[in-house]
Amino acid sequence: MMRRSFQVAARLGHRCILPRLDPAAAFGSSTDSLVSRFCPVKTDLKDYALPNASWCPDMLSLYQEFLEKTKSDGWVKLPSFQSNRDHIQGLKLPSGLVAASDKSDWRIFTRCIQVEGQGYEYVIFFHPFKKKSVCLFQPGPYLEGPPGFAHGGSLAAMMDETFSKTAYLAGEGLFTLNLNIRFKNLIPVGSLAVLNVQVEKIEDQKLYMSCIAQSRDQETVYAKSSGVFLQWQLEEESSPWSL
Ligand SMILES: CCCCCCCCCCCCCCCC(=O)SCCNC(=O)CCNC(=O)[C@H](O)C(C)(C)COP(=O)(O)OP(=O)(O)OC[C@H]1O[C@@H](n2cnc3c(N)ncnc32)[C@H](O)[C@@H]1OP(=O)(O)O
Repeated sequence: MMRRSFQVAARLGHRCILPRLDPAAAFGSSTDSLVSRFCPVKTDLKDYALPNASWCPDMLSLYQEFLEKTKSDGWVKLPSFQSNRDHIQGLKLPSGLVAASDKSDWRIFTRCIQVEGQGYEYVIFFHPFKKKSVCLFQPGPYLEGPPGFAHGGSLAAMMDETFSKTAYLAGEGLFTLNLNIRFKNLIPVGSLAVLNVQVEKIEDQKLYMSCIAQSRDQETVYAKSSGVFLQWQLEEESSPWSL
């Protein structure tokens, strides 16, 4: 894989030496250490994954249920900052994967609509030992596809984001390689969809995950998906590799 990674760097026009990924050591960060680093109990950053007036009763009550589970059942509520740059402060993408841009108002796609209740309202709970996540997702009216229902791409993005945070904490899965979705029922805008994500296996520096999006009572399955993420280490900002 390193050979092709180098090609990626070359394609991006950067002459650099990508850090060698030693499969044995490269991903030695345990899930617990990743959780303690990336899920700070205290932060000055705004956490967008907190209840607000737009949350429907189902979303609020299931949020409280999972908050209780963080006290005794090993679940962790993930913070959700405006940008992944905020999440990975002090770290950066592997050398060679740098996009020059003069933009500055960076946002994770699922945090790009910041008017409460209009876009993505969601919160992700992660279980380090079980390597699974639950995302409570309430699509707002700006995410409409069919009138009154969520756009399929908005659910795909929510699944990709839940896969991404799960993959990183479960095994430093960094980039989405594959995302396959089977849409089975429409999600009414403003209602709660519960996304259950499970890491199925970690093999050849890839994490294979599955997701089922359904109503809270599990009577309606909205969609099923699978995702493959490539393990790749973030680098310290002051990495000796960067030229
Ligand atoms: C609160 C907690 C916070 C925690 C902290 C968060 C951190 C948060 C970090 C920020 C990051 C976020 C990111 C979000 C998730 C995106 O949204 S990522 C964006 C969507 N994904 C992309 O655009 C990826 C595009 N792909 C690429 O750029 C290149 O494939 C890569 C990923 C750089 C790898 O390139 P490469 O080095 O040339 O690797 P390549 O040899 O092509 O493939 C590597 C391996 O994967 C395999 N592979 C390649 N494609 C596929 C495929 N489609 N299916 C299966 N296998 C494949 C290859 O076969 C190869 O495996 P082996 O043959 O070696 O066994």
